[in-house]
Amino acid sequence: MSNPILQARGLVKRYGRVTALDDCDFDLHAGEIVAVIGDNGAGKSSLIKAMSGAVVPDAGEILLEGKPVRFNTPNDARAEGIETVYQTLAMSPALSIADNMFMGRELRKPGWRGSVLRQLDRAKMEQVARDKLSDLGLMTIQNINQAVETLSGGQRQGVAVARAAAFGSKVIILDEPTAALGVKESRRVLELILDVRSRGIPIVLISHNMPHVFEVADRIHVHRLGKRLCVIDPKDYTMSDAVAFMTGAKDAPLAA
Ligand SMILES: Nc1ncnc2c1ncn2[C@@H]1O[C@H](COP(=O)(O)OP(=O)(O)OP(=O)(O)O)[C@@H](O)[C@H]1O
Repeated sequence: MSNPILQARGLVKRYGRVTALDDCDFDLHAGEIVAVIGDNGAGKSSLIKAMSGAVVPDAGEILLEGKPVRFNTPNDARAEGIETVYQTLAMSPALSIADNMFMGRELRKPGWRGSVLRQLDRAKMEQVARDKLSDLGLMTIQNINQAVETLSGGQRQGVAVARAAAFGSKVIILDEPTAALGVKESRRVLELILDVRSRGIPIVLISHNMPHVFEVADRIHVHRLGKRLCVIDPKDYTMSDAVAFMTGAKDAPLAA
């Protein structure tokens, strides 16, 4: 297998007396989708928050393309090309799709109008937003200036994934992207995830939905009691095996 793009080694995160991450490892390789599964409270969110800069681990290290990195804020991780889409989509409902896509990294007009007057380059932002959405087959959205609050749940998730794909040059982390969606909308988002992978961006997918995990993941990281219990290939195990490993009902397979 290729060298990992993103790795975590020995991560520890404590909240008071609770140990959310307990010497946790993680690996993501080029071109793959790794699903992270685990029981409630197993520490999955803590793991992705550490890798996306939303929490600072107490110990351990994170390596991006083999180099140790230290993220104190989500912006640090973004600056390195790691984009995270949280379940509670960080969007401003009243703003347009284009504005949401560029929130926090607006494009300015060239020359003094941008640098001195700080004028936004709306036309450019709209063009890039339109290109990104149509690249990902999301142009059922008619109008890029439509407010995000007028979109369906699946379309909003689509915009969030498109935003991540537009800026996440190295890794995209998706936290329960289908949790709030209906069957049809989930399907569209799963296709979008596969599409992003086919563009060469590896993905970390947290999900409680076993059929979705088994449908798209190349490997499954099973998280239990704050650490990686095992990594399985979905082709070799059933969904009930995976659930049995994550709940402790069955012993995890030994690492190859
Ligand atoms: N900010 C916090 N303050 C205190 N305890 C926390 C905090 N965040 C997480 N924890 C605790 O750390 C442990 C791991 O939580 P985490 O959210 O990482 O698990 P999870 O696997 O993502 O759970 P779920 O599937 O329910 O979202 C839990 O016991 C949780 O209560």
